[in-house]
Amino acid sequence: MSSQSLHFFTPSSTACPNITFPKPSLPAPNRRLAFASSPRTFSIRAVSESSDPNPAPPPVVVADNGAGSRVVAAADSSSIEVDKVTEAELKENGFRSSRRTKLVCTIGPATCGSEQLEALAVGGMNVARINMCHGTREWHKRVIERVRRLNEVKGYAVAIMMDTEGSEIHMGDLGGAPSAKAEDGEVWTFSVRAYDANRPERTITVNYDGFAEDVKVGDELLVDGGMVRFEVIEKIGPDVKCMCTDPGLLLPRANLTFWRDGSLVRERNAMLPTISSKDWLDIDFGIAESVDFIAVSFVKSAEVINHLKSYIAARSRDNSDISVIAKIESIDSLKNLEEIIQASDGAMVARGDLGAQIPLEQVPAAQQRIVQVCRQLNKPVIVASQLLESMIEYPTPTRAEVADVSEAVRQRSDALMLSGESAMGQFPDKALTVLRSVSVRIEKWWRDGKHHEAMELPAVGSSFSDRISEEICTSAAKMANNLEVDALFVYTKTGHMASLLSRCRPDCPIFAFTTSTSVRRRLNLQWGLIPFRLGFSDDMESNLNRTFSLLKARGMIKSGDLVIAVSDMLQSIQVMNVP
Ligand SMILES: Nc1ncnc2c1ncn2[C@@H]1O[C@H](COP(=O)(O)OP(=O)(O)OP(=O)(O)O)[C@@H](O)[C@H]1O
Ligand SMILES: CC(=O)C(=O)O
Ligand SMILES: [K+]
Ligand SMILES: [Mg+2]
Repeated sequence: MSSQSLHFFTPSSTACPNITFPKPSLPAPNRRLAFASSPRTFSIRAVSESSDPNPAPPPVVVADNGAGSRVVAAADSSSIEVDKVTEAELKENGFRSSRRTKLVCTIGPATCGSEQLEALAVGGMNVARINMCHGTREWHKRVIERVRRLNEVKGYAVAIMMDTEGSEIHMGDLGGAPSAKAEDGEVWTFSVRAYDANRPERTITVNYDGFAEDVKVGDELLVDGGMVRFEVIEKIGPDVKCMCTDPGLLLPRANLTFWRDGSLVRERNAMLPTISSKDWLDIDFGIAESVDFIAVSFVKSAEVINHLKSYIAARSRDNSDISVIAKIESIDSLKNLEEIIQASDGAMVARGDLGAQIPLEQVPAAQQRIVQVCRQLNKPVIVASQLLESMIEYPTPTRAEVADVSEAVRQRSDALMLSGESAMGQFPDKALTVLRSVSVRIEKWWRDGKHHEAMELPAVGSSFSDRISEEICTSAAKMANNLEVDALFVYTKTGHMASLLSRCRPDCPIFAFTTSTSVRRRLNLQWGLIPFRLGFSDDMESNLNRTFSLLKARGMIKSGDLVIAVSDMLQSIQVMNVP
């Protein structure tokens, strides 16, 4: 017989009279009352037969001083921490209308100052992304410091994502110019030579030494997936002469691909390592700065993810685990999609480069597939690039952009990302507002219309205990929808149970209580989760009572709210009204 079984606990005499449950016919020793003192409480638990019948010690409030050491403090209303912006949003709009889709903003020259960062935090930025393709490490370090300071001083909970450069072929900078215009019929030189100050006009440097050998006369050269196109007309040593066939704006360090007879050419550059030597230095920098996420560009296989994860595990300080996000932006990453996502802690649909590697009309189907695989494997997924591209220059989005954002929200991706719109655009705050309002609107439409999808969520855990957690979360989410509860509560040390609830995309928000600051920040990326930091014990009754009083004191919940609580210590489901 297995060591764990699902127990129906007898409702207390004060349990909700409107809900009747089958009388359990379990042997007497396993029957326990769940919260005889709290009204309208009912609990279903999977209890280990060897579980300790003695009550757990009272809860301890733990404060994390950020450097990994822990301080025990007295319980007061400040001993629960939640993002200030989410708190205000909950109080203002109520549980139902709080936003479920998370927002990532790329930080660049337009948004690197403290005031601009704070405006983004107030506007709903959950994660700040720094792109190591651009800027110096010192520049990025200052951005990280500013975000951390805002979190500490102003009570935000913005997580940091570092995105690697990767070693795909790209142009160098433009000798300091912000952009350069290529006109139809002009001949430009692409060269692997290193120029000092005297770079000839219409000359672009290329980062990949084998460039001139790999390309052939007649190849089509695409800048940024086709924003500008050239045809290779002549090769002279390290210089490749190209004629512009589709004019446009060249941006510093833009990605380059070349095509022959309608297909992407993968020559020796296919052998370039996913993580270059410069990337490893950036990763060391990210570990030293304790970033929350490292997004790996141009992932080709699960191997590189596994390698990076063990590298991080060996080097990072305990207590500050870093999540590894696989960027899906190449043909190889689509080929090995399932195993890459399985190995990663999350994925990004990096549509910018993906659209340069596969025909554009295939990108929407790829996005749909990546989002679906991520949700099935319980990994957070970010939809990125060109969501609101026109807002780099204009204060309102196009109708088509709004439709695109809506589609990503409708697919229930965990997060949406701004790139140039927030990094160097003229209207970063307005772009964020568009993402926020479209998300809230589409989520509401989906809930009100009861558009519950029939996505199959396969078992992801391997152990029996993990399977129980999954079943509990799936059932709790379903109960939450059917009973129209106000919120799901989850007490989770690692965040795993919270992500399992998030995966079900329930109608109500999920309050995720966790003891560690870094887990709390990482949960920021996941759909529908409102992460709180709170010290708690294995005694659920006391955890709940304390949480209720702390949240009531802050005006975040009120008597009578209906809540379903689950926990990864006790593997239980409890339904109750806030006393
Ligand atoms: N730290 C930075 N410093 C200067 N410009 C930046 C910075 N970060 C982003 N940008 C600008 O914003 C644009 C969009 O940012 P984004 O992060 O999407 O980069 P990208 O070059 O398109 O590459 P990737 O494929 O890695 O996303 C960049 O092309 C660049 O012009
Ligand atoms: C985000 C990114 O790297 C891309 O879209 O290519
Ligand atoms: K990058
Ligand atoms: Mg990219």
